Amino acid sequence: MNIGIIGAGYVGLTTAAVLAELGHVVYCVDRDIGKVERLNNGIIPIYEPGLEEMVDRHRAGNRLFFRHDVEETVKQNEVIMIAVGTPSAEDGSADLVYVRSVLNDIAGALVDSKVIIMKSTVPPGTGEWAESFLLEKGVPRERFEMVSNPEFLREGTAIYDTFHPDRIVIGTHNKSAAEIVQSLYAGIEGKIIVTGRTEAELIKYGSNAFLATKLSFINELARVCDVYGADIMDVAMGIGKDNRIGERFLQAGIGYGGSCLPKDVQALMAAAASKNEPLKLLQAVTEVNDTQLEAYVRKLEKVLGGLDETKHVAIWGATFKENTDDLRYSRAVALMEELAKKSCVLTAYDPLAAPPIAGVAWKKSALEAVEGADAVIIATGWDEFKSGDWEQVASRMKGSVVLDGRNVLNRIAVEQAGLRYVGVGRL
Ligand SMILES: NC(=O)c1ccc[n+]([C@@H]2O[C@H](COP(=O)([O-])OP(=O)(O)OC[C@H]3O[C@@H](n4cnc5c(N)ncnc54)[C@H](O)[C@@H]3O)[C@@H](O)[C@H]2O)c1
Ligand SMILES: O=c1ccn([C@@H]2O[C@H](COP(=O)(O)OP(=O)(O)O[C@H]3O[C@H](CO)[C@@H](O)[C@H](O)[C@H]3O)[C@@H](O)[C@H]2O)c(=O)[nH]1
Repeated sequence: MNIGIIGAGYVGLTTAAVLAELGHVVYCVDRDIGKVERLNNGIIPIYEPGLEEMVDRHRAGNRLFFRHDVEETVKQNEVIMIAVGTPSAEDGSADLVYVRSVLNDIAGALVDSKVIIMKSTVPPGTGEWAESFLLEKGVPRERFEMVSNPEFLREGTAIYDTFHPDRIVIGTHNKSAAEIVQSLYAGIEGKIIVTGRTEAELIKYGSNAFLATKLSFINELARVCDVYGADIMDVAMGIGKDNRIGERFLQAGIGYGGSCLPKDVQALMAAAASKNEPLKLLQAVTEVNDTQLEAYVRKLEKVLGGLDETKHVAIWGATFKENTDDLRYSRAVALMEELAKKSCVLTAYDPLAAPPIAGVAWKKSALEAVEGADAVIIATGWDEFKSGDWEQVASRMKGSVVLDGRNVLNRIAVEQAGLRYVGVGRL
């Protein structure tokens, strides 16, 4: 099938590469001309393991094309997928400005019948609204079917996730449109769920909100472990063994970040509030996440006997999680900003990113960053940090505190090097 994907971001690029791998011909469009040019020169704007190789192969095999003309792409393809950003507006609701602009372009180019797939994460009711929008623009009803097909990939494992989805959600009551969308994924094993459009939109928001809830729950429980001298790793393992709860997403840390969970929780809250249904649980989930970092800055302060300009803290990690270069809503960056406010001397290292932050000196290696430091904080769970040479770290540091902000280190290895291990919900 010929597919046009609008938006060459994480979702657009990954979906384009995977659909090309499944044998389709994919035209991926972005309004950012510079980005399209770079893509056509083989430069992938994001770091995602395995993506570059797949994109290169399918460009060379004439299965994957990058361009910037949305209208042309709409005219030439049977299926159109919208994968543009849906960032937070000031009030936390999803800002649909990019979706609206794409729909506007689509409306001007619908000369024959198309299936339009919404891959972007959008609030409940957006499919209905998009349909009305096109009708108001004068597009005849029989020219399009608007289908919700939310994306559940995680950054850092995007290709794997797309080939091994827990489920593929198709939101439409139109049987032939559902079959067309299903046929795009032929070759991928995963449970197909065909449901209503608004239900599909809410499955996406509900999933992210539940994951965020699970994380704030375990993070708050970690604080209880701290005051009772218990180890959250053991507690989480014991809780997670209950199959009704599950072991995944119970890793306590300095809070969740990224371009999705924080934004989608806010957007769901705003969508519910707009219908006079305020969501108290998600309000609490957000509050726990917003204060998690401070809780562990306080813990560090206690262990170090204060945090001020006399204290040198090294931070390992800048990205919102490992295996990505994405810094959106990174808790590691927020941590650096918090410590900078306290005037600490700050050095930092991340394998992929070095964002400019006032007061932070970026170093070329993890070991260089800890030179002369009183404490080192693991803010992102990169493998490189897990397998750190702790003897070397100890010999370079002035002090001895290792705050494992992601609970990913081998505590015994750290302590055997004479360092003092401090974790999240662990003494
Ligand atoms: N990043 C993820 O891991 C992830 C996972 C699942 C779902 N989502 C959702 O998917 C959507 C896209 O997320 P993303 O991270 O890929 O976004 P992104 O910001 O990385 O990329 C969006 C792209 O769309 C382009 N764009 C915007 N307006 C356009 C227009 N009018 N015409 C053509 N191109 C346009 C932008 O230039 C940009 O390159 C969001 O709704 C997000 O919530 C993201
Ligand atoms: O046990 C855990 C798991 C994750 N995190 C943190 O939670 C955040 C989000 O992690 P993750 O969900 O793996 O990353 P994303 O790539 O943002 O993926 C989420 O957001 C995407 C966009 O909507 C969805 O498609 C995915 O299903 C959903 O997991 C990161 O800061 C992680 O460090 C933890 O602290 N503990």
